[in-house]
Amino acid sequence: MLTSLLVKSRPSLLVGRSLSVLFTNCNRINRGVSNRAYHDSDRDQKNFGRYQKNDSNRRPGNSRFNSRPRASSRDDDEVNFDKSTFSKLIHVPKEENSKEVTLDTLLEEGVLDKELHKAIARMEFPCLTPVQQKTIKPILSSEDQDVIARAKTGTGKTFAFLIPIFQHLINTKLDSQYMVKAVIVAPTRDLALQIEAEVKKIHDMNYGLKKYACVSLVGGTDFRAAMEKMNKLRPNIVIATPGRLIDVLERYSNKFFRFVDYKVLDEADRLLEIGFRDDLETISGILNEKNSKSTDNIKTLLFSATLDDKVQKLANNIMNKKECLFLDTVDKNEPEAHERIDQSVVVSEKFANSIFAAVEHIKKQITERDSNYKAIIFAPTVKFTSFLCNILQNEFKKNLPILEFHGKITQNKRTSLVKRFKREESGILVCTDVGARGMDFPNVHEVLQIGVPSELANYIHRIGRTARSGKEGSSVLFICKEEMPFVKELKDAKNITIAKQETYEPSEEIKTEVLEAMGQDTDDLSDIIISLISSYRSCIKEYRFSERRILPEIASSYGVLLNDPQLKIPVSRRFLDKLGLSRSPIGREMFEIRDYSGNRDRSENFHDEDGDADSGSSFRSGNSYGNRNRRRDYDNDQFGRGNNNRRSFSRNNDNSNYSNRNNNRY
Ligand SMILES: Nc1ncnc2c1ncn2[C@@H]1O[C@H](COP(=O)(O)OP(=O)(O)OP(=O)(O)O)[C@@H](O)[C@H]1O
Repeated sequence: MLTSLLVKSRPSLLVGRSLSVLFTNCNRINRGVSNRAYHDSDRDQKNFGRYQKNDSNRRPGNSRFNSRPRASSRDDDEVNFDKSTFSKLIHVPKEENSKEVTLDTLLEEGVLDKELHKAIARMEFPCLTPVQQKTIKPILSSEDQDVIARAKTGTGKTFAFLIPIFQHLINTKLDSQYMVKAVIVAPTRDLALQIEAEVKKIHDMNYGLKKYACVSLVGGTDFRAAMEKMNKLRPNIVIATPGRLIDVLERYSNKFFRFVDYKVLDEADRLLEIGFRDDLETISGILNEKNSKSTDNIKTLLFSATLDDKVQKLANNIMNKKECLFLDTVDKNEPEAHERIDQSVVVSEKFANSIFAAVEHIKKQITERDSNYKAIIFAPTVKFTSFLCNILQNEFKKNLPILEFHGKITQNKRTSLVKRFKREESGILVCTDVGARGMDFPNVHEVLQIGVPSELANYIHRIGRTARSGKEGSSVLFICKEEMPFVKELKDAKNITIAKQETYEPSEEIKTEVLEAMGQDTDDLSDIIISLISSYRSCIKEYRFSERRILPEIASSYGVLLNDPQLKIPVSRRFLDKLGLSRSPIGREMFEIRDYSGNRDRSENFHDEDGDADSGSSFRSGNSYGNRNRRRDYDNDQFGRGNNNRRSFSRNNDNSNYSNRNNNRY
């Protein structure tokens, strides 16, 4: 039988290939830990300084950009928090019996222009969603207030900020016609491009609104082409990912960005996390400095499904106004997860069994549903996503399309597969957390998850890819018993109870079937499992896992998937040393030491994939990587290099310097 042949030949096959992979992955594991607690980037502080120095338009002494102290440490708990900042927050809670706001009432009250009313009415939504009802008017009317808005996934937050932005453009159409007046920032390229498509929907509903042009500035696309578009269209709206936006701002802020009135952070809690927050502060600083009216002219709008009033302290450095309205459509004690999602969890003894459980589940869905089956399945790392996709393709591609989606796929391909999956009635999207937030794929029946997400809030965002726009949906989380603390953490920190729980034990038949479906991917198995170990190592604290139990459990997947539970991941002693595990019982439990002396050169001074030399010490100290390796856009930002090389970009190292934690996971 194929499986047993593979099993017998596997260790020897793996040894040669594994060495390079393992040395690479040694760095990954190291980084996995340290990047969770990293500090301000030296490089960014230099950029920040450079901007100040070169900026001829800088108005000394009047700027939040210059005057705000930058926190030296970026742990969430350690944010510099001036108590007075909270006093400016005005919480407007969810009201049960509030008067309905309709497009017509907004027109009658003079809030909306008739051309914009016409465009939105043509979309034929039955009514405005609660967040749209609650935000449109205050965003437009409150001169001296920033706005935070919280609403559950799939409830139309995008139009909740696009409608007032269009209205503002109409209101100010005679001023600075060819300048950017609204900047929308999103954490992933795909989300930025999706928001751009939503703007185009408004254009298409009323051609008269096309004069309010929009350009997206996202990594992985041709920089020069984007700037040509900026010159040609002279847009009023720019939608961007942080890294690319900073690049553009550093060179063209005077030309396009002196008249910005609004900036929007979609998925604001994500953009205000470590890894993005500095970028957002830099963006905000440049926009404020360049603003022709005043350095506090720009109104900031923060939108997300997962926000609390603490976000305001994180956003304090980028909010300009004296007051901040927190427009809430979720009750204080209500879980942020959408109530229409039927959630369940399937618990296995072994981590690897979750793969068998998911395959069995999909099989059942395909056979039991007489109509289409459209699902998204999330996985913890890029390599595991590819591995899983391969299994699912071998199992199900004759039934329905199986699409692979993560940050290592070229942007062109990503864009076309997003378009395709939006259109498909049936299919499975296999993805990392790059697809967790904001992506609007219509009519997804189910969200499946193998293992835990990259951050707790992403559980809510992942499952929120179903039950959107008034539809029903369900979600299944496949985990092993060592991952159960995650479920408790969801309850404790997010008030989410997964009511349906079942246990799972695979049959010999399904095991054999899946192991055969793995096909050639078994060659990469050690690499894949090490990527998982790295990913889990980085979230031990956040999810209250037991390191002693969770890591060996993940490592044991190697043996389970090779159908020999005794097999351990083969590594060199040097590799284990670098992990700081050569004397640890966990190390011995997870790995088998092999002699790789023939490849000594390679291990003497190895570099990881991203070109950073690894001292090998950070695994133990857990704090030495963040500074240099923070990345800008958490998906794979590449700055369209093929066409950009004529001049050296200040940030053209971004692609090689991003954090390995995110590199692995998105
Ligand atoms: N008033 C409305 N009525 C019904 N559907 C709407 C309405 N407004 C927007 N939609 C649709 O709802 C879907 C979800 O909208 P959107 O992507 O803006 O949700 P979201 O709240 O931003 O979700 P997420 O939190 O996942 O980002 C989209 O397909 C959008 O066209």
